[in-house]
Amino acid sequence: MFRLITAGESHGKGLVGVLEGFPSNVAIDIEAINKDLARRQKGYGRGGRMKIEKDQVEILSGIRGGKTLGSPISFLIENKDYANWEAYMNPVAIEEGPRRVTEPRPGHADLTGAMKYGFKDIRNVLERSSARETAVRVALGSIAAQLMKVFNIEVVSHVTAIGKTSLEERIEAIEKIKLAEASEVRCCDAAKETAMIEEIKKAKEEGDSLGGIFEIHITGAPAGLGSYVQWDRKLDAKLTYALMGIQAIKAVEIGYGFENAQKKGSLVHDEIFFQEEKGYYRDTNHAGGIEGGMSNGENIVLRCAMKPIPTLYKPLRTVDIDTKKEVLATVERSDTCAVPAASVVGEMVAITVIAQEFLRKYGADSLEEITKRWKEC
Ligand SMILES: Cc1cc2nc3c(=O)[nH]c(=O)nc-3n(C[C@H](O)[C@H](O)[C@H](O)COP(=O)(O)O)c2cc1C
Ligand SMILES: C=C(O[C@@H]1CC(C(=O)O)=C[C@@H](OP(=O)(O)O)[C@H]1O)C(=O)O
Repeated sequence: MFRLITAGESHGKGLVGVLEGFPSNVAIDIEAINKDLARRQKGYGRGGRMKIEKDQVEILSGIRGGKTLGSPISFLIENKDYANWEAYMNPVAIEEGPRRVTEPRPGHADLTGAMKYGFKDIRNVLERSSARETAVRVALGSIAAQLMKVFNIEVVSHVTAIGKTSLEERIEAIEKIKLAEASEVRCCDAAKETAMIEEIKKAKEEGDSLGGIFEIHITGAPAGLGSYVQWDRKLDAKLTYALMGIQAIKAVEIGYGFENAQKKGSLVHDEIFFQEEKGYYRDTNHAGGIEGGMSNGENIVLRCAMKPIPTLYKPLRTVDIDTKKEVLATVERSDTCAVPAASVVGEMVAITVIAQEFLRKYGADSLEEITKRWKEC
């Protein structure tokens, strides 16, 4: 089992990730990590920051000659925007910054963060609460994904709703999603994609913002990841915990979670079949591949709801933390909609959990040992 830690402020020098306890001898393709980082930067509705950044990892430790060493893997992702913020974000030489931020944005961490940590400048909160941090989780997840690919476990995601425009069709064919990867909002239906883009354009013109829904599919996960024996070992609990840890994600559904709640059991539970060549299988997957806190061998299907972006160009009312008078919330620069980006983050966060649970089941020090255990089971 490995653990992760992220560090870094949004406009500081850069972001740092550490992956500790990852097995040795796993081949890591740095360009594949950079590709995942680039995917997180795409999607219609992102703000000006994405034109400044070109996220890439600089590996600092734990990989030699393209393979993991078993020692902590650490890396840096540079913030190119730091050049524009150095005078204010430099950890040593503090200049008088642009004016302090004192108008907390409803929906962001601003007010409660400043109260909790005793700040008079909300910048101290927004720098770390920012979803800029998700770049590190994507890079960490991309490393985990490369390990999972060795065992034919893969992850994809797609956007199913932007604001009110939703894609009713559930995507079962993974290949279809892969083809759609190049698309801007990573939605498989061209007409719906256009409607989604229009919806974002309209929100932007109105100084408003949008949220939406994305769906994650994990294929190839063996039965038995997670466990029913203790509440905090359940795979569904671990996945939802990790996904809820993504900024602005406010609900996570496993399989047809909410829809199932409105149906009779006979229409919900996936009947079990057996064939010599296939082993146990189901013809339906309403459970989303998890029963009793364990993967059951079917595709794992997760759906995440993202709230609308809190920073509005037409700001909401708030209270100035200096004067306690009514003012409009601060706005410097913002995304209008970041559901496609969050979808990539969701993928990488989910595959990280799967890799952790995979290693808990088959884990050992080196890739060779893991492969041996995996083949034996
Ligand atoms: C990929 C991504 C990009 C985001 N971009 C912005 C943004 O540009 N402006 C903003 O106010 N919030 C943005 N958010 C959402 C905030 O980070 C988030 O709402 C805030 O940290 C408060 O946390 P909470 O929504 O989880 O309560 C983004 C979230 C994600 C996942
Ligand atoms: C920097 C990223 O997203 C940022 C997330 C974010 C927020 O409040 O969460 C606010 C914006 O920051 P800025 O004001 O610097 O443009 C986004 O751009 C990123 O995703 O890499």
